[in-house]
Amino acid sequence: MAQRCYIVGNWKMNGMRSDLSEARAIDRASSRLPKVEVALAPPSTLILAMRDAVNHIGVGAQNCHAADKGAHTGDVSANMLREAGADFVIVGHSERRADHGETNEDVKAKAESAQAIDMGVILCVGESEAERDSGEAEEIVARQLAASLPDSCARLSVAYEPIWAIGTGRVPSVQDVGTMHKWLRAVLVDRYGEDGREVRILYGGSVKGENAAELLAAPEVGGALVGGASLSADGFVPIIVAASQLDD
Ligand SMILES: O=C[C@H](O)COP(=O)(O)O
Repeated sequence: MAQRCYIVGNWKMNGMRSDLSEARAIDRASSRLPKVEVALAPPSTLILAMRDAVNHIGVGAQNCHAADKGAHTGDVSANMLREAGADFVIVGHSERRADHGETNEDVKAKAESAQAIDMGVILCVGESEAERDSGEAEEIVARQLAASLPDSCARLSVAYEPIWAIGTGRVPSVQDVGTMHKWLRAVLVDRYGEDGREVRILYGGSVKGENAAELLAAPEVGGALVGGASLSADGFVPIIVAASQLDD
């Protein structure tokens, strides 16, 4: 059976309890658009409250530590996030790779710690502007993905997010998105065999209601990872609607 389009909102370091009204509105809209799988990843402080506030959408975390527990001040394990109500975790976002020096090996270990307790994983990869300008973005991102992949593709999604497109309003051409996603599909099939065809590859980077339909229709695009536009129902619901109108 074909998988549903997967639209995930990453709230990054945004969101207080008063913002749960947006999550509720997104949840209500999603209940009327069952063709689309929708999820939000709020800051960890809001996971429990958001889980209680919504009924139709997934709730996830934006990062986890690779260990189950231990002397890691300020960190949170996948187990803890699951107990708080997270069903999946985003790993390897470029902001974490940049702000916290996370390596491909770290990302792989985090993904495996979540999979070990049957949580979903969204593994992010993407090139910098200089890497795009070098003309070798596909080779670079394919290598990054190959080095970050967990041993199993259970409940795995990949998000392709060109760093230069995040929060900038700039997006790659639909053709460039399709070309990159085909490269990433090849990496997944090389690693996991036919199971690699079932891994959804999301596009992320300045997705809005206005450009969602064409980006989601590009080859091998199985959904979107959305930052800024996911913070409000007014921004996010049009993206979900666009996904619901894609041809089967
Ligand atoms: O995780 C989401 C991405 O970094 C995209 O963020 P953006 O939609 O604000 O460009």
